[in-house]
Amino acid sequence: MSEKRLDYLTWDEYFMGVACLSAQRSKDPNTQVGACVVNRKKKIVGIGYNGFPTGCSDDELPWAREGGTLDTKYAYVCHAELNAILNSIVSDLEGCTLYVALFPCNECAKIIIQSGLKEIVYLSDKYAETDIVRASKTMLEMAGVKWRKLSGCRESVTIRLSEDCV
Ligand SMILES: Nc1ccn([C@H]2C[C@H](O)[C@@H](COP(=O)(O)O)O2)c(=O)n1
Ligand SMILES: [Zn+2]
Repeated sequence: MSEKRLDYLTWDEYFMGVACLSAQRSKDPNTQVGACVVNRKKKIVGIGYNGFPTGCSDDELPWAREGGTLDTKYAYVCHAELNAILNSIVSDLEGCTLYVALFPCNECAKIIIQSGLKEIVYLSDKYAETDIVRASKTMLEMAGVKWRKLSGCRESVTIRLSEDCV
């Protein structure tokens, strides 16, 4: 048999798969988010996941969701989108697409817009009813950044890490 394989990943599945693999690095006990920035030539130029800033201990800062401002993760965590953009290997992200597991918040929307990204592809919009996401969509729409939910693709991708994986 020397026919071309037909069940290879689509571009969308590939880039979202990379974003989701990156999410597995997150220490957040409740929501792990990964993001992947892709340029017009379909090259990955940045990857990130949600976590505390470099040098800020995962074991000392809080992972709680509730409590005073200083006692929850929200005051400290860097979102996956921020990290993917900051981790970018190129300085100009004009026209790039962001693949991200969870729809961006308002703060990330600002960064996405200012970085020149043109499209967001996401899996979940579980916080759609919050003002944070409403504000995000207002700004993204005004700035001409498109978004689409990834659909019609395979539900899962298996990655094997054993010697006989090839
Ligand atoms: N688009 C987003 C939204 C959220 N995050 C991060 C921020 C937190 O670490 C976590 C959300 O936690 P939850 O409130 O669901 O317990 O996800 C992000 O990286 N990107
Ligand atoms: Zn955010």
